Amino acid sequence: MATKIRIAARLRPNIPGSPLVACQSLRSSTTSMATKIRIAARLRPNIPGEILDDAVGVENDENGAFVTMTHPRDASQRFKFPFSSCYGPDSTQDELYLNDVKPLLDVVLGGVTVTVFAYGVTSSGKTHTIQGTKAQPGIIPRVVRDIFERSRAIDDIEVDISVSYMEIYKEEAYDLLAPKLPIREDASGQVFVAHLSSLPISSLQDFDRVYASANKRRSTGSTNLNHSSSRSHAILTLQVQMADRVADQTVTGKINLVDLAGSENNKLTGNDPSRMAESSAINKSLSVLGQVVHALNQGASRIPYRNSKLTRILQDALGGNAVGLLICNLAPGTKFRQDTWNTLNFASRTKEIENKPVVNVRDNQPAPKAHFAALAPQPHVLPAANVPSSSHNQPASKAHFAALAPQPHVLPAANVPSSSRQVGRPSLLPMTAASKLPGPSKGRVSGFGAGGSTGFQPFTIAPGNVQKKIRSESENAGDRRNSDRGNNSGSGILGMTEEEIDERIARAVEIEVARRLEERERRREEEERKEIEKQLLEVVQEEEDSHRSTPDVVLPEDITRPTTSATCSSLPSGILTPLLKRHEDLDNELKRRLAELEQKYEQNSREVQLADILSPTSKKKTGRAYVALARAHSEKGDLQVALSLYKKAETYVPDNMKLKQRILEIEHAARNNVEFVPMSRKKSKKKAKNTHTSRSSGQTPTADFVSVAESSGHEPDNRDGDPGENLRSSERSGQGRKKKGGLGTGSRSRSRPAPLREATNSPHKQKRVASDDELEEEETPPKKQKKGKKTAVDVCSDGSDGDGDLGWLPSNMKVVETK
Ligand SMILES: Nc1ncnc2c1ncn2[C@@H]1O[C@H](COP(=O)(O)OP(=O)(O)OP(=O)(O)O)[C@@H](O)[C@H]1O
Repeated sequence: MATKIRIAARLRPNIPGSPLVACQSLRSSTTSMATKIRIAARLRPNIPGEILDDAVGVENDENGAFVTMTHPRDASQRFKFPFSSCYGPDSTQDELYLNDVKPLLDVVLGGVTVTVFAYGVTSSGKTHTIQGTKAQPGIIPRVVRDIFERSRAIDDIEVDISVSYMEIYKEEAYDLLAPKLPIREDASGQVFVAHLSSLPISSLQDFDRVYASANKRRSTGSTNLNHSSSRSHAILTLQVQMADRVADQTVTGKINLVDLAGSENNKLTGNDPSRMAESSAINKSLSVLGQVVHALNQGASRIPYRNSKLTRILQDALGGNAVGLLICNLAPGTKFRQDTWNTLNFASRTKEIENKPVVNVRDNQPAPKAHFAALAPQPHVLPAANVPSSSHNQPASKAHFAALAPQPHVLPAANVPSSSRQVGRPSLLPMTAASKLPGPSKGRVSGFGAGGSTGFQPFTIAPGNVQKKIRSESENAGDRRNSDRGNNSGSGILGMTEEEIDERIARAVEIEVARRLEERERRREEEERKEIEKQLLEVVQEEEDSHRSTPDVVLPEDITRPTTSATCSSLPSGILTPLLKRHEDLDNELKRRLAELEQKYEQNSREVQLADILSPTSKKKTGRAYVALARAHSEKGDLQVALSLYKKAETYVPDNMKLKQRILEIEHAARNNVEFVPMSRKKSKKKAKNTHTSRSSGQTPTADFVSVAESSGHEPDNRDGDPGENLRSSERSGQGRKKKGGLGTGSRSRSRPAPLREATNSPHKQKRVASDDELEEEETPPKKQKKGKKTAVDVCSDGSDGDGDLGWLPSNMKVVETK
């Protein structure tokens, strides 16, 4: 029978030096008050060799703190992004630390996990901010110094501080503190690496020593943009365990300081093939980060945390139980303005994410006897940070204390890296490794708490069950051993040494733990599946109701219902617009996609969301099919249906900026009951008029920028984030847009012709003629890529392809009208 661990939460009294207000916020966090991620933006100064210009700036006034910048493709518009705090090029390490990071130490000492992550394009100053230099120490050394100082001031409480440090390099996690991790072998002969190290430290000097040698192991390399560029995401965790002997409780706070690798534009970095492979991994994980933020903002039922190690690890800080601070590092000047734009968009979206911090408290009661998990090598790498930590009387099965705690890890032999850089620094378990465990531990299993290293017990194990398993494991092993040795009694029980027995026990526990986690995960997925089904049916129902008057239209949603499959596999021709009719191949493609989709969905018995089943190419095609249908409806003036179809399309292509723009435009038109005219259509008309300007007149992008007159006097106050207002503003400003060179649309449209358009008879085959085609174009991969550049994916911070769409304007962003 399982016994549950009783967990009590207790808010400690204010400790000397910590303002009461912080404790108050802790109190509320334990009562499930959500806190939004705080965003601090920091613009670094110019570094030697960079051209000085003011494409990006910082403003701090009575209205708040803003980053201002010109639009990457339209220098006549200047935008303002409000954040919690903004630091200009002259800001000091001290300022940022005192303002934004130091106050969080109260939260850590209150038993909450805090995650601070530095985000930005390569060379924007992330490492400088997080780590700093000897002359200008960054956040890490300051946090360590102050934690020691503060902990010395706490009376009657025993404080233990420990550190762990890991990096994610090419989608593998490496322990930076342990040159040699123990390598073990399990029953099936699989080799695994146990225990990410967590070193106790007793002074700042102690830390410096450990940290300096660990940093030598961190992967860095030289690129055109940064002679010492981080090629990995580095996560340093400082854990503070405070044992209150009087109250018989231990509170554990933690701070994760994350130096992300920078998003990279391979055209600028001049990466060679090996750097490209790193770059590809970096960009991919940052792209998933963008998708996670997007999914959280959409309230999606499935957040793709599992799609990269990085997001898995940051899970707690993104919609989880930690308090989050995102430091958004910006590089100055026109050269980086596209990256800056993407970073600011990402940050604007991130600030909408809410976390529910919890205090990590446990009773110091002895653990139930049969619980071996704390000692066992745990089969999983990363903590399931979304599992709430302890709260009063919460069932132990839900207790999760370690967001980024040093976890014991296993690694199948096949995954032990063999390259020289990895010698002595084996990767921690890749996600898939769980499936290589023997027996019931196969399959997906969520991570869990810190286990042995902290003494926390993330869940209980039924003693009877476990003991039975342990006994049978031991007996089997003993039998095998006895027969091997010809009944030689050997040492210990059943011919095994004590060490071997311990190992057997640990393994059996591990298997049982994995089985239980798997079961829990299955139950969770089942619930999610039911919820999705319910939502889908509701959508179908709603749209059916709203379309009784237009019976000739068959919505693609109908494919979610098996009963309508026959109807959907062949679309009535009436649904297609004249445009689509002209392109028979598109029509057929659309039908084929819908049929395929339906088939796949039925095959999978609706076990997962449609978007989950499809390959990336299929997702794009499906998204396009929805866009085509949406367009048909929008042209008929049926905006609501068009809107819902565009939104459907968005689930398949969440990073498509033009699609987001279209949705905002239609929402705006529908809300204000005005005629919908796609902004891009207006733009393309304008463009046609202006083809003789800009480049032909010999202006460089910088010259364009310099010609801009900033007029902050015209700012519409739109800090509440009305996208319609943003659009109106940008539309108004867009009227006067000139065609820009550099990173702008012009260059992209030349390099990315939409293949669909090739079926037209238009004399302007390669030109951007139809606004709706742009949505498709966004989905179309570049036709030709230069050889050798295929491995790396240039992505933006928000997961888009970085073409500088004007379309998606982050909420809370101000548009400064110019001219
Ligand atoms: N606030 C600052 N003041 C002075 N110098 C800075 C500042 N921020 C960054 N730098 C300098 O800019 C250069 C790039 O900074 P850094 O290495 O921190 O960038 P990064 O974002 O970590 O890059 P990557 O992602 O490639 O690792 C370094 O030489 C650094 O010293």
